[in-house]
Amino acid sequence: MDGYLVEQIRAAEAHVFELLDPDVLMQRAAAGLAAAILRRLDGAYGSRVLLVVGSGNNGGDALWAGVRLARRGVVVRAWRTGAKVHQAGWDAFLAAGGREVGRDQALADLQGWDVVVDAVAGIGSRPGLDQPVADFAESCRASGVRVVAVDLPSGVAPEPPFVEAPHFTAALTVTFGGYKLCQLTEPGRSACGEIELIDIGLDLSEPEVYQWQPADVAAAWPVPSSDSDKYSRGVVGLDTGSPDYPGAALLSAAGAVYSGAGMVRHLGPLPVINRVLDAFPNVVAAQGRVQALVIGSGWGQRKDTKTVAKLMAAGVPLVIDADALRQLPGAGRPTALLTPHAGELAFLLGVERSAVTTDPLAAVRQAAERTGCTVLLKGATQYVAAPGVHTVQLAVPGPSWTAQAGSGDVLAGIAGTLLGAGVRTATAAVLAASIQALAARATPGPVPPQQLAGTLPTVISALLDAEP
Ligand SMILES: NC(=O)C1=CN([C@@H]2O[C@H](COP(=O)(O)OP(=O)(O)OC[C@H]3O[C@@H](n4cnc5c(N)ncnc54)[C@H](O)[C@@H]3O)[C@@H](O)[C@H]2O)[C@@H](O)CC1
Repeated sequence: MDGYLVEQIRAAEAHVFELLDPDVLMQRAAAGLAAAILRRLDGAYGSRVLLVVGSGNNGGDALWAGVRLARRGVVVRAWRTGAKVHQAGWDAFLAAGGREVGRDQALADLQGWDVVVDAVAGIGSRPGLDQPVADFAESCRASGVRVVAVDLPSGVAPEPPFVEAPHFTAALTVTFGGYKLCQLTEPGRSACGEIELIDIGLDLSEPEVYQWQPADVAAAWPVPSSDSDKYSRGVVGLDTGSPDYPGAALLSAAGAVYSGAGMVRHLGPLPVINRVLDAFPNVVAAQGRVQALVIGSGWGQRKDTKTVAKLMAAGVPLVIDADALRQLPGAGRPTALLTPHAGELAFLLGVERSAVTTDPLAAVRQAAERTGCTVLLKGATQYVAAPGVHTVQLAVPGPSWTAQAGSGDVLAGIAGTLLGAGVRTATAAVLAASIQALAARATPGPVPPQQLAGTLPTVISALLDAEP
């Protein structure tokens, strides 16, 4: 799933307008919207649909969809929220038997609508809603009436910067031409509900983001072959944990072991290694060659501050997590993966945390360019940026239960296994974040990270067995 900026959508639309009547795209959008609504109605005839119509073309889409619904016997009413309305759409709507209602009637009948269509604004949406509309949107949310958003839920900004403001919350968003960034990334994604993309014939350029699907993860996951051995599958070194934070060593080992490393060497301090070996007798303590190295998880304050610079200068693929992020040298390389959360990324960039959370896409790109490393920004949406690569990749999303201490340590271990198996750095980052999200989807709830890590083998095999 590719995600685009508004300016890319508008440029593609302008290109079509050079060839076709401008009305053609709106009719394609309206036809797709009407069909999506009809599929969700329990019979068209006599069903009741309310259109909440703003002043732009987004409202026009809804009105023309209303025409199609009215012709199928649906009772369609429209509340005009602005001073203006798409005039041709409005005239056709009235001619097809649609009728105007005021805000009070729209609200009084709330439980009586089978669908409320939010067409206040689409890609022209500024964040937030005027008070009467905001109150209506909140009443819809509280009542549980089915809201279908046209292109995007009004009040949500189509792309970053994201600000907190009143908006509609939809059960379904019917979007046109291409996905917008707010549909693929939080906080907008949760407001969209299910998303249906209608092809209106736009020819779009290089996407801003690529959203991975479970089938993509299955296709890219490294699977051993008949001639594989522990060395060819990849030896992962873990220099993780410390006497103060031994748990991080255990959790990174769990991530590496349960995601399928050929061999795991633990290279941390001695008392920590012993605890790891007690829990995972398959882990090796002896020094030796590794195909990837995970560092930083649970280090605490290490006295030696040169470790990261030395390892960066060596060629081995690296996962640089947690405390090691504070020791980054000036020059990095794309085969080193940084795994910050928003606070750590803010530290790396020397900005406030809020600058990262309002525009995570810009922040993760900036971090990749500035450090020269591949960057996985962890959080509700997980972004992967690589230096010199425009499109940012988004991991498969999962429930927020993984927002807990220890999840990052497991994730670092999984990423280490994938790098050790020879997977490209950015792909390894997306796969690691995605498989953890898929594990949390499969076992939702307050599951501790060590237990969730233990489900990885089942989740991976189910994914590989699934039909594409
Ligand atoms: N450009 C085109 O030809 C096409 C556009 N389409 C539809 O048109 C939309 C874009 O149309 P427009 O460029 O007219 O812009 P919109 O209709 O998305 O929004 C602009 C209008 O809404 C008002 N507005 C913006 N934010 C608001 C808010 N938060 N609360 C209340 N009012 C708000 C603005 O004052 C302006 O009048 C798309 O999202 C899509 O739904 C589709 O018909 C496909 C073709």
